[in-house]
Amino acid sequence: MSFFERLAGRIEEVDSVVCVGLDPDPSRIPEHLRDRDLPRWAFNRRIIDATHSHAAAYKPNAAFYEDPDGWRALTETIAYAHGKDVPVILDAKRADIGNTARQYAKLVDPDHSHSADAITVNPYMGRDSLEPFLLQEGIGVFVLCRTSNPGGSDLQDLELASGEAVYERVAALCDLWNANGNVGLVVGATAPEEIEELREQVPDLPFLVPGVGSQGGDAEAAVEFGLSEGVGVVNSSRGIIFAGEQDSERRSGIDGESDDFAKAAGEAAKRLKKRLNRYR
Ligand SMILES: O=c1ccn([C@@H]2O[C@H](COP(=O)(O)O)[C@@H](O)[C@H]2O)c(=O)[nH]1
Repeated sequence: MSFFERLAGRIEEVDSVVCVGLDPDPSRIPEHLRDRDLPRWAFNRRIIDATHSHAAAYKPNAAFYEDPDGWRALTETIAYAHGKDVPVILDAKRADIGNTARQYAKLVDPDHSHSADAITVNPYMGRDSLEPFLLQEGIGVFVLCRTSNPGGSDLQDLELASGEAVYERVAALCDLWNANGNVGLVVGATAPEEIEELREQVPDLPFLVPGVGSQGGDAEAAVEFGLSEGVGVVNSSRGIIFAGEQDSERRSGIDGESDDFAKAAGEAAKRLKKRLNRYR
């Protein structure tokens, strides 16, 4: 089964397009978990327990795990998410010359429970740098197209001699690179006009849309244009996993010994699911 077929099944099962971002900033992990063997894993496990029934996917960002304990926390997290039947997108933004990209591509293996099912990649080095990912039929490959950060326009909006913007060229190439039906685009919710335009340009590619929640992106556009035949996901990371920080009555869950922070995350995931479902 392809990654996007699996994702479609999960979306239907939980009636949700919410992707929960697992970015466990160590400085924001509740005090009572900080002396655990692997605090990031202890944190993520509680977040997954509280959010999985609203999660179409989880998206750990590799930046929060790139140290020896971090990789252990990440692999435990991925296996646990799989135990709840939730696909995992590793936000790693990788790509390199073919010889190196072949090693990066081992980060994703749908047959291995500790390994992610999909990955984000960077198109800057061109087709050969993505080939080892594209050749794996069973995985999802989300290519950075129009990112959500303020500087996303610096290069991605530049107009080429052909009249296309760089991000439009990326989308056109991704359509060509999608021979195995495993390619999607990363398009930020902070660029709603571009999402709409891209949906028209590449109707068959599912989008991973970050930028709702903490970055203030457009949730309606994210859903209306992010999905292809109902498949695609809208990510929120800090807005869900640190939702308890906003709730003064729940501060005890963060500063004290309770797991109320996870309950707040579960409620935030449910709220986002309901909000996004209004536009599906
Ligand atoms: O264009 C992009 C690509 C990736 N991201 C990543 O998504 C999450 C967003 O986190 P929030 O806390 O919901 O803002 C994070 O891992 C980013 O690195 C993105 O935001 N924009």
